[in-house]
Amino acid sequence: MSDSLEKLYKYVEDNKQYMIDQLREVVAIPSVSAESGKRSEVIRMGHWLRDRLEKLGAKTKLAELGNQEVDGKTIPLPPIVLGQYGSDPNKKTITIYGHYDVQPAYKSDGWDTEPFTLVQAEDGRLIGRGATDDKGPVLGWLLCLEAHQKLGLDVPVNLKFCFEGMEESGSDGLDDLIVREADGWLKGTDFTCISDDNWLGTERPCLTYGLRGNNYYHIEVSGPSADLHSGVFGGVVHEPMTALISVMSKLVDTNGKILIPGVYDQVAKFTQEESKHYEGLSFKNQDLIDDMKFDCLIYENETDTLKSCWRYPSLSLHGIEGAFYSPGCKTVIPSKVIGKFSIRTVPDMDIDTLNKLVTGYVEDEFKKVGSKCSVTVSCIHSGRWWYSSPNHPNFVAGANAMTRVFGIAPEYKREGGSIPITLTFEEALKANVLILPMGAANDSPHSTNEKIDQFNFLNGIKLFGAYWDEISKL
Ligand SMILES: NCC(=O)N[C@@H](Cc1c[nH]cn1)C(=O)O
Ligand SMILES: [Zn+2]
Ligand SMILES: [Zn+2]
Repeated sequence: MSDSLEKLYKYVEDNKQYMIDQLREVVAIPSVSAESGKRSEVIRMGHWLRDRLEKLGAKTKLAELGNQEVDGKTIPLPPIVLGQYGSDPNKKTITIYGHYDVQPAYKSDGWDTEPFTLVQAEDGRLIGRGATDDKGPVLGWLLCLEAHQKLGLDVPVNLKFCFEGMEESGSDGLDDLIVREADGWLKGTDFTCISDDNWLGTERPCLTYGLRGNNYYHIEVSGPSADLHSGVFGGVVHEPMTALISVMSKLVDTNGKILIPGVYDQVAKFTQEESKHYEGLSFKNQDLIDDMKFDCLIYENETDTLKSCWRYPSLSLHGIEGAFYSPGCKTVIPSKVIGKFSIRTVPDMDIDTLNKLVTGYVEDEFKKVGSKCSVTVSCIHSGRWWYSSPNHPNFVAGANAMTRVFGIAPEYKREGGSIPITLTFEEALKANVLILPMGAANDSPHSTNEKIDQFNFLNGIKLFGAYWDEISKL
């Protein structure tokens, strides 16, 4: 191992409590992009990152993206935080992307502890919203840079940072910004790296070479001008909720099969070559069952589970706005309801074609219901799928770095989730993108009791340093 890396590894171990306390500080900022009332916190988090980058000697820019309309209110979009550290023409340049917004979280959702107060558990878990998705990794890059400086080590690459605050809510404005900055702030990028994902298991590190996309839809069904008394109007009127539930029940069956005709026609055929990618993986169905503490898996064997998650589309029903969901019994007929669902997309699905299929199908099914209520279907946001080759030098650098830090070569996986901006980075910067996960498979991103293990967080910081070193040798 090189002297510099040895020093870095020791520094991380010697300063682990400081690094965990830094994570505590960022988790404490409830930067939830999906809740308009928390927008100022998202912006505060963006400013925190900008200030931190400046303290580290990086040049920074806050790219403002204008406003957003939410529920009839105009609120500012959080800025993209751009940073640049080093501009040595003899060094390779890496653009690092991450997001500083998080999913909503309330203790009442079922958390064991306050979601925005980091808890350092005895078993090594660092529990808090954003710990793994994506504050731990974003902070990890900065801590790695800081460690180099404190140790007086040369940073062997030039770094560009691009941190957004709307990833969990459709990445508004980011596509345009990257295209705009491809010849500006992000010019000269040789490689892009994203650490916004988790390992396939809990023991072995992995690299990710594919992501699903996501199209998010609303079905709005409107009826009378105000909510109605079900004793007076029940059985007398066409109810918006009845029509909506009827339509939503026709989108997907209980085994996860999407019922919208034509959707599977766009999916790339499974090849013999591809089947090799499913061999020898550490994944076990039982890991998911343990994670969920419940067995509701559709497939009996591991390959079918992974194929379904990685290379086939899925449709999930998320909720109904306007529906009564509180405890107790309310006897009201809601006047307007909005059904929410999303479709995870895969190669070779096309967003516009999918939108046409979905809209046409929902409208046809709504007609069949024969309701006097009205319906509108809209695609609220969409992010493209991404599929890459794990043989690219960027992946080789990532694999070597993982082997050096963990003493074991990584496995290769695709991801059922989405990082909507990945393909845009690849196309606009004309540079390969590596997804370098930090957290373990059981971190529960988006769920209750989200955590990152101290082991993954600290070794992740070492990994980032090893990756810079590997890139510098290319
Ligand atoms: N860590 C990546 C992640 O959680 N991505 C989100 C992004 C998204 C897609 N549609 C809405 N948000 C995910 O849900 O996969
Ligand atoms: Zn994320
Ligand atoms: Zn997320």
